[in-house]
Amino acid sequence: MYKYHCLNPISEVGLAQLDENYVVTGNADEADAILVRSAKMHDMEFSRNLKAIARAGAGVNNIPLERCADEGIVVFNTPGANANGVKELVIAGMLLAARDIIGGINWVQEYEEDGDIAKITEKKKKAFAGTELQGKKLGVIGLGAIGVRVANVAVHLGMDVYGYDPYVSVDAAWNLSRSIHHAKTVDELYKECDYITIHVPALDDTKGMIDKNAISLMKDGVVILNLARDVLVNQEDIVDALVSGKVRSYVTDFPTKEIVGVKNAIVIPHLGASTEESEDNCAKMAAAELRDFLENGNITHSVNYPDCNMGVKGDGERITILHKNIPNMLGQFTTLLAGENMNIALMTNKSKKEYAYTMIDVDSEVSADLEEQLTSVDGVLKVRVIR
Ligand SMILES: NC(=O)C1=CN([C@@H]2O[C@H](COP(=O)(O)OP(=O)(O)OC[C@H]3O[C@@H](n4cnc5c(N)ncnc54)[C@H](O)[C@@H]3O)[C@@H](O)[C@H]2O)C=CC1
Ligand SMILES: O=C(O)CCC(=O)C(=O)O
Repeated sequence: MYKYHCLNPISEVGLAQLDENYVVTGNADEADAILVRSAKMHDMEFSRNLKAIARAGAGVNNIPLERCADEGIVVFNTPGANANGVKELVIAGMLLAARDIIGGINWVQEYEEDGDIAKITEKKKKAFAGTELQGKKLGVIGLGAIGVRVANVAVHLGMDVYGYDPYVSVDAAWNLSRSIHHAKTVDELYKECDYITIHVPALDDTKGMIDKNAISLMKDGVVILNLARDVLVNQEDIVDALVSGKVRSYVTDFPTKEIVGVKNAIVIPHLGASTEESEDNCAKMAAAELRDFLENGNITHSVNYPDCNMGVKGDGERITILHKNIPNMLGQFTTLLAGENMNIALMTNKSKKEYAYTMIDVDSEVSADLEEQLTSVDGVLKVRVIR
């Protein structure tokens, strides 16, 4: 029986996949796995029993990835599972910036009781007129699951689209419409585009990437959209640019004390992934990843350990070892198994940066003593025997 804990509400459709072998617990300390959306986990202490954290979503900047890796906790996310939800909100954001739809709707509500509203409307509506998206240039920074979808749909809206992503994956490149211009530098995109939307993770080299220097390269009256993370855009600099009129509108999914209430800032309360479909997709993928890891030891879509798959566990026992990616680990494991006269039926080892994972199927029972010896090997972070 495995225990899981939810730090945020997780869609029931996903949790339903955790069958009778799973039970929810309100106590994170006794959980084998944690499911989370945006709850901040940096200050949490993790119990030795915790084996995995699944982020039902894409961004993992709320989780201390390296500390988890050092404590032998595998962190998963759900790539692409909420990308369509975010894409649709980006398009809505562009439309809200192009015309004063929000101002117009608010104005109508003020006249709720007025019998002459139809007549006044025709007189006043010019105050809320705007422009169309067709024919405008859109720059997409980050061509991952969301960026590619935004770029492709913008092409269908008649926009001239520029994409910038120095690390674009082969899959993403295949999915990208051929009519999208490849910006070789982000500065080129800044200089060309009327609308700029950012879809990169919050990393050391992306935090604050849209600052006063970047904005100074952009066209006067540019619209910037940030449905990725607040920290990607320097808050003081964007406020200054809105006040001066250099930036016509800033659409963001991240309310901060600096941006809320600033004229021409369209601030959404982090709703990008808040659709039934995205919530279900993320929860289903997260639950499937956790099950496969807890029951078979397989790792899919981890952000701090390598992906590794030996299929469904058979009748024999499976040893899984999370360890540092340093020389002679496999030699030490196989020597310890040989010392117990154990036959290895199947073995896989994968590494990712400083961390590695070894899975070993054996034909006989793993003793507590062998488990202890494997755990004591220098560089081993966690050993688990799936029986
Ligand atoms: N508002 C919301 O509710 C949501 C926000 N997000 C945010 O959006 C981000 C992107 O999500 P996905 O597209 O699903 O992730 P993804 O991992 O599929 O794509 C990210 C892309 O950014 C690119 N990239 C990384 N560093 C870059 C740089 N310096 N310059 C240009 N490109 C760079 C990567 O190569 C990758 O192609 C997430 O990390 C998350 O922070 C994601 C989902 C929901
Ligand atoms: O779970 C959510 O609502 C937030 C989604 C998000 O920001 C992400 O997936 O990165």
